[in-house]
Amino acid sequence: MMESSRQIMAIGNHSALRNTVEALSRYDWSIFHPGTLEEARAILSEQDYRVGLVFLDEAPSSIPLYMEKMPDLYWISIIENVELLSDETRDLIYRCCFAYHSGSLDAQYINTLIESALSMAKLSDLCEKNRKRCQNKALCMVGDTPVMQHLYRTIRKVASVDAPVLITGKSGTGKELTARAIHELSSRRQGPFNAINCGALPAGLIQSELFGHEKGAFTGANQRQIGIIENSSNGTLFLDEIGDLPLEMQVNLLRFLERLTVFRVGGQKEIPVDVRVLAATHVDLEKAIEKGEFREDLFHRLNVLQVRTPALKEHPEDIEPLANFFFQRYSSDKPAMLRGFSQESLVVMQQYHWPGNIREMVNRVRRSMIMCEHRLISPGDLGLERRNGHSRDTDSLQQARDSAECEAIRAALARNKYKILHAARELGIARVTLYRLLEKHGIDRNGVQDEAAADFPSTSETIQLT
Ligand SMILES: Nc1ncnc2c1ncn2[C@@H]1O[C@H](COP(=O)(O)OP(=O)(O)OP(=O)(O)O)[C@@H](O)[C@H]1O
Repeated sequence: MMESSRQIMAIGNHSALRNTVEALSRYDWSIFHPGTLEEARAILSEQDYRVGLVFLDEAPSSIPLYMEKMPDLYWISIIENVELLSDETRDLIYRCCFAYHSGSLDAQYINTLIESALSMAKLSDLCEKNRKRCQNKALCMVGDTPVMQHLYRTIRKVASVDAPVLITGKSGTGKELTARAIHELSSRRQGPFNAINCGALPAGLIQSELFGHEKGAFTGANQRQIGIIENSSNGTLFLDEIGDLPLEMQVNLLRFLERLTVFRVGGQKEIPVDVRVLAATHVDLEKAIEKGEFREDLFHRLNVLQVRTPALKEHPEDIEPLANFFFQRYSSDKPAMLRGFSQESLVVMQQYHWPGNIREMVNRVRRSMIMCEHRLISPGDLGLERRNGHSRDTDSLQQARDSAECEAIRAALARNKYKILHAARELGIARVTLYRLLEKHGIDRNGVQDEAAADFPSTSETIQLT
């Protein structure tokens, strides 16, 4: 019996295509020849076709439509030499086809092309399957280097107990992902996982956000609100950027950690809550203690167990697998013709210092997949071309860094129509960090739009470029 994947869709009515189909009959293919696009799509939704054969003659307008509407097929076009003179046809082949054959009929060669298209399709299915498996796994982290293996072992160890954990690491290194993994591997996995960014909460709201409030506790408290600590009952609470928690709130948090009870604002009742607390910081809390900005007693309460997420430059061998992982993750948004990264961009990514770590990579890969107009992503698409150039050999390293930083910020602001949050996301940094950098580089803030001024950013927007 024939494997379902050895089915080929043939599009077009030209005699050359019919001859090709006939010549291929000595190979083990089942070739389906639909009459309309609707028929082709109906059969595709039911059966496993991965390779399409198309004859491009004077490019009847429906044929590009077939190819573009069925981007999951690996198209091989058969074409007369003369048709290759047409810009439109060349462009169509370049955008949509896995391969093409021109000239006289060569069934053996076309058979080889079909076999390799099928191998590529199988490879892509495998990667997709692997991606899904990874997404379903509790430890949805990419990286196989010794530093990452060490991180996974630590995560497993701390997940098996119920004590607080302090997760340290530079911005964008996967602290929140680590916290989620600890929760998913712990006995609390059936309970909620709630994350809150302590640095993003407006000062007047922190107490109520964390502990909740009773109706009438303050002006505007029209009804009772349960705080995030209570809402995390039987689960895990992740306090991101704990170093940014105001001192007075640190006292309340400490009291909660010691007694495992909360008082809602305006409430009299002490409410017991069973929550595991994980906290993260990208700043050195011991230095913050020395400066009187962080309570030492709270630090010791939180720092029972410690996990450190490594900076991306500590595990450069993971750069390529990570880039491919994000390419797969966002592949539903990509243009049909896009196949992956050029060799040069893989090299440039290896050399780049990734100040915003993995979050920066997510942003660069995602943006490049939208902007790329070719089959392979180039260093320019990743915004990494000029950063690695040597055009500034008269500058000191610091000057070169500063000027590249300033240039990248100006360009990101311009690309994002001066919307601060969008520009910050693209740069892989937090909004507050971007404001700091605007000041540092003397970039005019007039005209910058702060679309998040009214509300506060979610935890996934908390990145510092330090
Ligand atoms: N090992 C990894 N494998 C796959 N994706 C990762 C990995 N580490 C981080 N990421 C992804 O990188 C992005 C940033 O990760 P995360 O938010 O966990 O970092 P963070 O250290 O908490 O950042 P911040 O300090 O800004 O809060 C997320 O999209 C996350 O899914």
